[in-house]
Amino acid sequence: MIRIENVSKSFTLHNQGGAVIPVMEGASFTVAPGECVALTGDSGAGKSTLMRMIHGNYLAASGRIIVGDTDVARAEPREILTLRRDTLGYVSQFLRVVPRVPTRDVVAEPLLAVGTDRATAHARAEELLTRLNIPQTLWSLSPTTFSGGEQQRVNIARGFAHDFPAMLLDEPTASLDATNRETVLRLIEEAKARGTAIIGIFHDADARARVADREIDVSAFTPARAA
Ligand SMILES: Nc1ncnc2c1ncn2[C@@H]1O[C@H](COP(=O)(O)OP(=O)(O)OP(=O)(O)O)[C@@H](O)[C@H]1O
Repeated sequence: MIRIENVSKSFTLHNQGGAVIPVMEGASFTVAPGECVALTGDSGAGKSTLMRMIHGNYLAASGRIIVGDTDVARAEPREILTLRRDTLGYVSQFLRVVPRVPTRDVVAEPLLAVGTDRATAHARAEELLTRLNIPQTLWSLSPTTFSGGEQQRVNIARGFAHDFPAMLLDEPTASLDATNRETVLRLIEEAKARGTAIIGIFHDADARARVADREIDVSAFTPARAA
């Protein structure tokens, strides 16, 4: 479902004399449907950079990033938007809130975007909000004023609303209490059981051990530093 082939990346620091910093070289691995791969490696190894390249935020310098039938490394912006709507979900660490949109609609929006009827989309949104312990009194309010933890749970509900064939998870259990952490781990297990291919960063070692089938240490793709 996801195939990374010989991907490399460097950053050009335009504000520092155009210095070019190679950060990744020869990254290659695949993720099958129903499989969860955890990215590991020390801070600065390139985990987030790799996730951003797969999501199409950062452009790979070379190589192929195949998600479904799209090569993200070569896709037009329009194709990336279609990929993100239909195929590739992304649960970031923080909710990007559009002001004045009620929580129920924030969560239902990815379903409405793929043509799900309103009643079904809202029912699924309400089921997820209930499972993630967001009180019903908050569903018709915008999450702008919610606590950090509430916003994080709304973000997770939104991320899992549509059954994406592929998902990227960036620290999905970070700073959740035990009950909500358990719910998120179950959502991940349910997505895997439906055949979703998942790539995640999990600093929570117990969560990683439970949901990840394999670990990929991205330091293996860090270019040798010049002495
Ligand atoms: N936009 C950028 N411009 C320049 N350098 C960058 C940029 N983004 C990342 N880097 C560099 O790329 C390398 C990899 O960073 P990245 O954030 O991917 O690491 P990470 O493994 O996710 O680390 P952490 O676990 O601390 O989040 C680092 O050396 C970082 O300084």
